Amino acid sequence: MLDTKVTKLELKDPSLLETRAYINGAWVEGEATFPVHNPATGDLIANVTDIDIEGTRQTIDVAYAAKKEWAAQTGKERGAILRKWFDLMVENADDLATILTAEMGKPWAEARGEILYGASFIEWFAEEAKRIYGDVIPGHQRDKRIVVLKQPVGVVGSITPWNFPNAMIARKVGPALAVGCTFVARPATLTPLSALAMAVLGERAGIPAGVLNVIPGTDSSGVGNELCTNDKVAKITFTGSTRVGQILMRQAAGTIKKMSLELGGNAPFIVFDDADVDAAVDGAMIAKFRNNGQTCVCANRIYVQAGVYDEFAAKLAEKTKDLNVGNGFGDGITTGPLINDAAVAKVEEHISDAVSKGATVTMGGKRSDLGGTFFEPTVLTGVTRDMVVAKDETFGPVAPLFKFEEEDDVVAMANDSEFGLASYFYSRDLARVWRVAEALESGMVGVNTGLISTEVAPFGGVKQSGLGREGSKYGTEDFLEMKYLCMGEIQ
Ligand SMILES: NC(=O)C1=CN([C@@H]2O[C@H](COP(=O)(O)OP(=O)(O)OC[C@H]3O[C@@H](n4cnc5c(N)ncnc54)[C@H](OP(=O)(O)O)[C@@H]3O)[C@@H](O)[C@H]2O)C=CC1
Ligand SMILES: O=C(O)[C@H](O)CS(=O)(=O)O
Repeated sequence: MLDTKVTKLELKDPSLLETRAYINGAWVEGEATFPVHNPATGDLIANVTDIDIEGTRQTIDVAYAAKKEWAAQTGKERGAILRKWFDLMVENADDLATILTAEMGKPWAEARGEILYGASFIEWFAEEAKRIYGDVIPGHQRDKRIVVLKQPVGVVGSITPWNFPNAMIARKVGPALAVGCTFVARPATLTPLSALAMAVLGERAGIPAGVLNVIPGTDSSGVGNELCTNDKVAKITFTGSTRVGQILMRQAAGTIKKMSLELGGNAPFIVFDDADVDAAVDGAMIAKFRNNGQTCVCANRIYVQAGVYDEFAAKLAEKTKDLNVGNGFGDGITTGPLINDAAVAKVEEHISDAVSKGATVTMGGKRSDLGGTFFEPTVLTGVTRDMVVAKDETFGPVAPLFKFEEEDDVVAMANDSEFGLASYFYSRDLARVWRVAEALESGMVGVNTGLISTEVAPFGGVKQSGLGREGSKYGTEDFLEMKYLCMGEIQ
């Protein structure tokens, strides 16, 4: 493994590196712990308390006990606490970024960007907390009056992935707490430290005991099953693979839980003849290589119209030379390690399959000389629909270029997937922009941009990419129940 660069994290506030579980406003140290390693070096960062099924059950109980008083607070009161939490996240962004880079590997600047992105959801829902409006409906009879109330669903169980260990929790806990729900967060085993640091700041912001709980651990399936089957949990919110999302849906069916699922993707990225090719190359660099290709909205299939294919392919390969692979704490590093050996194996499998079926590697194509799980940013040309990269999400730094002739054909190819999270295309023909944007089967479409994620818009997918939306003015809906009062005898 690589030489040791990060063994003890240099933090302005070392108390943010918390290794205990946060349950009912207390820091709980269990007998069982599990190691968290730095994927860039293999260094042990910390040993973290391992909460099991029984601990999860107890945590659900305290979240259930806390929900009535938290829901009774006004939106303004809850919003003020969330606003304070946002302020503390921003003030401590450097330390939160250091913890995130250490446990997940992304370059420090990108990690700090994630911290601010995650914080933006807390800020947004601090404001939305005051705007949970109901409705007044004209009575259907002279003596009737009808009022619609919006009320918090109750206890929310949250399961999140390793690739955005701060923002994926923030995107859920923000709306949940804003509307008056209580929250049990189970972060990924690989990256619990960011979630625990968020809880340190949440406690300082004044979140009451039992409202926010963070239960790190290794028994993902056992804890997940408890969250899904415990009838004190009203809702499950999950971000991760479609495979696990399907497991959770089946488990939650027994108690008809509400489900928010942000699942897998396989985003098409289309470049038409009339596009600004240089802009399209810049967009593809972001859409493909952000977070080392480890995002659910990464461009997984790049379709380029025949007239600009060679120009685009050459310019993209040239641009990838600007990517600087290395330890995320290094100066000027743009691309960190892949999360683990399994991720490297999947990338290698996708490349070897494509090459065996006729694709050409024009850039990268193999593990980095740095060793470990570092991998060279890769561009493939001559990619065809029979290759694995056309069907499966690579979740790594591989840009497969497909050539196409006609608009109808590329839209059909783009839609030929069980996934429908994000799509991207570049065109300067306004009529084409509307035709293609309306025809693409995805929850989000980037038009002449490769970066679409923001707290102000409703993030989510269609088909097997998930259920529900996160962020935006729509983001509270999934944490609310609607109830109407029909009042009679109003003479
Ligand atoms: N739509 C979106 O916004 C996003 C989608 N994804 C998708 O997730 C995948 C990559 O992330 P990855 O972490 O590998 O995804 P996984 O689905 O494997 O894991 C996601 C989370 O689910 C937990 N988990 C795993 N198995 C179970 C189970 N049986 N019951 C309950 N929880 C379980 C994991 O815990 P543990 O880590 O402890 O095993 C982790 O916390 C890709 O497919 C990507 O597209 C990722 C991020 C965002
Ligand atoms: O892939 C993910 O985990 C995130 O949803 C990506 S994004 O929100 O930063 O686009």
